[in-house]
Amino acid sequence: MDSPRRPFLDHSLPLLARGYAWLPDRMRRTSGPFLRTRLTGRHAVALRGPEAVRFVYDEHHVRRHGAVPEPVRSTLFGHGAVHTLDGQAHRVRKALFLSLLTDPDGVAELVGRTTAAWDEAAERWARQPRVVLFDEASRVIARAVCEWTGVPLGGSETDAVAADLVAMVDGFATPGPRHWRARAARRRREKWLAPLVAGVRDGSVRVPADSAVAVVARHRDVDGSELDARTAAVELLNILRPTTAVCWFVAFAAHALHRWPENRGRLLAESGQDGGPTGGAGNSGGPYAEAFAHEVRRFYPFAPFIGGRAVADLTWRGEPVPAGALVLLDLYGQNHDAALWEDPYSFDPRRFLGRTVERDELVPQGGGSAEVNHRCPGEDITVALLRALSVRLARLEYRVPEQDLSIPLRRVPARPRSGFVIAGVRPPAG
Ligand code: HEM
Repeated sequence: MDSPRRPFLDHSLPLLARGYAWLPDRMRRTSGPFLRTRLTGRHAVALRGPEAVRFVYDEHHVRRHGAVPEPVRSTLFGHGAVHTLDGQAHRVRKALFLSLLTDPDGVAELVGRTTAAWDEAAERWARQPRVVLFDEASRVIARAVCEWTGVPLGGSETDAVAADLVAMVDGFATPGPRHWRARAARRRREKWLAPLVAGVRDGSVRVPADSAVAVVARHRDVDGSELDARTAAVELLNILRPTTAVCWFVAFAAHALHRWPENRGRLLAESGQDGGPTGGAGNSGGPYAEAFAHEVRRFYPFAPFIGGRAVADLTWRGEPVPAGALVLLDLYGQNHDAALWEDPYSFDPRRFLGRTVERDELVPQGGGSAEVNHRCPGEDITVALLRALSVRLARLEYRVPEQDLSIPLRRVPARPRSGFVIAGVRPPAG
């Protein structure tokens, strides 16, 4: 293992070249769940496991300020976003998200709007020779989440907005054209939303008082001030963009149903579509749909790791972590760690049946507490959408024509190369 005192090689290029496999592969060659390396010229350490989650999410150890690279702020998160705040400033901004994203009635309403948009789209898919599921799911979800947040969206705008929201995610971790598309998409959408916030504030635009647009426009930060219109746009995009990104998981869910078709039968049995008992599971499925959603989030590659900066000279299990070092939590590696998951590279939702998922074990959307730490506040929404859309997918009749379904781990974020093409769609009767 590299010593903290010995100079060691910068691994930014191998990381870009190897994507999701880089960190788990390098960790496999170390004696414990710890790796010392150098990234973008900085001393960096990477950890994983529930104990590591608690270490990394402790603000006495690791903070976010100055840790998020400019290319990520200018594409994925936005400048001044909640992701980049610490301490009380973070807590106050985070409360805004939690109030909007974790209310069960609100989540159910978003699911209802999304499944209605899906059913309408499925009628159209039936008239087309083939459709790319990833693209279609992004449009369905973008339309629903814009309606839900109170962002006015003309019918003809949906495709362009969905494409921009996807582009911001797709291009955050790569140099080249995908990255420039992501930057342009962010600039365009901040310019689109900032005047909407200004209009809600001066009364020239009317939106429901409890909509996300209105709540963000009214929000006061820790110093008592309103968000400037651009930061408000950034935070609205921090709802629209990741919700639309659930299309990644929808494409992965379709991939899983295709590769392991027994899952389709189990989802249908539970939702009452095979003539079996529903057990009250209905449209969003029951325990199996929930387990399936968790397994899709665990198994497939999406967020590779999160990171911050060590605020002091620290020690992790005897390993020195110097102040200022980049501290990474290996999310993808932890979700495939044989110490936590039996047979981690097999897709088996049953691993989640009849057991409680510990807070810091399953970490596709970060660890720790959503209230206090940076853990994703959109997990309820992600799981609820994924459950409902997986049941919808299981009920839909379609063919999977010849195509490239490989999911290269070099590409961050990964996705099936073809986008998952389906043909001969027949929506379920009734
Ligand atoms: C599509 C699936 C999603 C994935 C894979 C995902 C993943 C993540 C991850 C890894 C983090 C960072 C955790 C950390 O820094 O410690 C995060 C934070 C965040 N996510 Fe998600 N997320 C998803 C969906 C959502 C949804 C649906 C929303 C909102 C509707 C959302 C809103 C946010 C926000 C606002 C943060 C920043 C939280 C903070 O800094 O305190 N995400 N997400």
